[in-house]
Amino acid sequence: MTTVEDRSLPAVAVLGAGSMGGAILQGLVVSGLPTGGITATNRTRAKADALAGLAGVTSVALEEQPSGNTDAAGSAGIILVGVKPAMVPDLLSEIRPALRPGAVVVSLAAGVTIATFESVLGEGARVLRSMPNTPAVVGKAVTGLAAGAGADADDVAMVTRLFETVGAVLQVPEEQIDPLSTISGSGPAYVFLLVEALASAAVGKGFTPEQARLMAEQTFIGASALLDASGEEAAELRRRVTSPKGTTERAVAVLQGAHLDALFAEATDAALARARELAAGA
Ligand SMILES: NC(=O)C1=CN([C@@H]2O[C@H](COP(=O)(O)OP(=O)(O)OC[C@H]3O[C@@H](n4cnc5c(N)ncnc54)[C@H](OP(=O)(O)O)[C@@H]3O)[C@@H](O)[C@H]2O)C=CC1
Ligand SMILES: O=C(O)[C@@H]1CCC=N1
Repeated sequence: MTTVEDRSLPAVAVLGAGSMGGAILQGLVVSGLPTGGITATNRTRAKADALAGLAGVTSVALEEQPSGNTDAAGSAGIILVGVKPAMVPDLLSEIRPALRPGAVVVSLAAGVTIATFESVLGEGARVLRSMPNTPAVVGKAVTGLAAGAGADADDVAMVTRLFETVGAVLQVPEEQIDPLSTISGSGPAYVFLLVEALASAAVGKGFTPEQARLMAEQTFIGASALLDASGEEAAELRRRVTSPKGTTERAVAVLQGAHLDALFAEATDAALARARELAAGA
């Protein structure tokens, strides 16, 4: 039988707890999974203050405590690297001398390869690459996870456990992390863009911005909840809205005529191209 102790995590450091690192932090805290302590670092006091109220979290502002990253990394069993991709190598160089033997370093960064992590941390470093998304805040993330050669099965199980506190986890080979990022990593932005566009269409039909926002947002929230609760595929739920010879049919025909699938293929290809630029340090 699995006990609470079996599922607990060691001390966790989130270095760069902004939109993404902060989302994981919040989800982890809400999950109640026991840890050996959680420390978050950011450069500014304003960012640190935003997380300071989270139960059990020590939130450090590097502008006041310049050794915050090395202090946190040196006492952690799991280190989440949540800074912007271009900042990753400098951060790794900074924390390398402080890392405890056996510490597991987990990237959140788009594009940056495990090879880049190993080139700074040394061969044999326990590295995993993750690609979560911001619904982690409400425990509804999708996280892609790929392990480097230095990470063993226990490391992978431990990091999987961490990300399962904030949603679903998909283990993939590293070469699929960037493609996955173009779907689920960036995906929440596509959904929010569609909400904005639907609200804008409502304003165009004479509704107030408040009415438009309510209609568009609640339609997405309701449809997502239905998708979740029904267990049906999206195509079947769409069919149930689309009465033969009815109004929805006309609207869907317009959207399909605009080749929405090709547009998403093009958009995700553009995201993938950018991930490759980031991998090259651009
Ligand atoms: N946003 C998303 O949906 C997703 C992001 N990611 C990845 O997550 C990473 C962060 O992105 P995101 O959260 O959007 O960016 P943010 O800018 O919101 O977060 C980055 C944070 O890092 C802090 N920071 C900067 N320098 C340091 C440093 N030297 N040490 C510690 N903290 C530092 C910043 O603090 P301050 O502002 O005080 O300077 C900031 O809060 C990126 O690598 C991105 O690719 C991955 C999946 C999804
Ligand atoms: O836009 C970005 O680069 C990050 C990675 C996926 C989502 N946000």
